[in-house]
Amino acid sequence: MLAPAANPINLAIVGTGNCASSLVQGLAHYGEGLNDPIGLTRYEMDRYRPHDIRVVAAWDIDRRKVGQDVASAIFARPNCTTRFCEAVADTGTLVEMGRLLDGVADHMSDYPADRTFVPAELPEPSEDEVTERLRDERVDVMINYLPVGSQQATEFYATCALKAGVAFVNAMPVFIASDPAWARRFAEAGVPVIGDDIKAQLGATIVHRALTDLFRRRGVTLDRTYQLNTGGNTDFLNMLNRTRLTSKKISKTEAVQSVAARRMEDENIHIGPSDYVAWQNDNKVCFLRMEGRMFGGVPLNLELRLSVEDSPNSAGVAIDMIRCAKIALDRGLAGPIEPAAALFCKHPPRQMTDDAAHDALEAFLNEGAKVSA
Ligand SMILES: O=P(O)(O)OC[C@H]1O[C@@H](O)[C@H](O)[C@@H](O)[C@@H]1O
Repeated sequence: MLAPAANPINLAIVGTGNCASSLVQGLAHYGEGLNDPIGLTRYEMDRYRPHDIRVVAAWDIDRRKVGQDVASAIFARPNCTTRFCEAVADTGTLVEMGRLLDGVADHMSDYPADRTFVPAELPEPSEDEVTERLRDERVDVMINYLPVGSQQATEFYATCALKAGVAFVNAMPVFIASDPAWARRFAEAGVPVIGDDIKAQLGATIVHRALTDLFRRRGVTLDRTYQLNTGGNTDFLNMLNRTRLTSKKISKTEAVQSVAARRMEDENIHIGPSDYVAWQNDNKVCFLRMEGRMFGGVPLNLELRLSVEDSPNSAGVAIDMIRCAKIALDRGLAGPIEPAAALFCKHPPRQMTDDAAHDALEAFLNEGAKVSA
């Protein structure tokens, strides 16, 4: 069991898949005494360090995870991400049976069990029961890691967070923070929300955005572009079901469109998950092409291939989102926390360039320093 944190942030995790695995491994890796500068934008944010985050509640619907300590559940199949931290101590928190709703893609039953979900077939909790658990465990922040396309299940957990006064971090592409009606509900309830759809540390989106911004700044017109992504984790398997993809495509496409000098016609911008390749496991490969015109209207094109382990690529960003959500709670802020959303998410309520979002977050964090000085 871990030593008590100086400034604890009590975290609830919805969905103990690969992203949760990297997050929980990261909390152990960057634990007390290991002030490792590699991979974090900052070790301390306000007064919070990564290991101040304590997982005090977790939900999943897979038989191999429900009932296990979170520290074991994160290594259970179908999780397949890299194990970068061998010593993940028990958290003392058991994964509980969650609410299914649309949280699993139907076609997954066609694939081998070690690649897909195995339903726990246990009674599902009601809204009141989840809300009560959040209150009982004094949860500060809930992070949503449900699969792409889980509209109803995301709304279920967001409602529980609202009722319990728990800040909501939405790492996946169902629109909550960026949906005006949901944003209003959080603002009226006095609860902060950060979302939607996490932007990985050095992932396809941030690289594509940075290059699109570079074209703009250098006066190069971007005429057409694609971003093709392949991977072999359950996220990619789930996304073979194209009907689950609507909001994901909007999120990823707008993230790039919003920094371009001029809007490209839909037919000239193609961004999406492109295929599931089982043996890639959690390795995600992005193939990017950009075609434009420079001085004198002379054409140019750029091609890039990015290969990353998908889940650790988002975990440091998740740590920052969780810390910002707690800082917002401490300051009595409610509704969408815009600087954090713009920097950390693909589909924030208001898009900014990444430079502007970086400066806005610095200003947000410095405001607190002024208040406490
Ligand atoms: O690489 P990008 O485009 O920033 O996307 C990263 C993240 O996008 C999310 O939608 C996925 O669920 C994560 O697994 C992934 O890490």
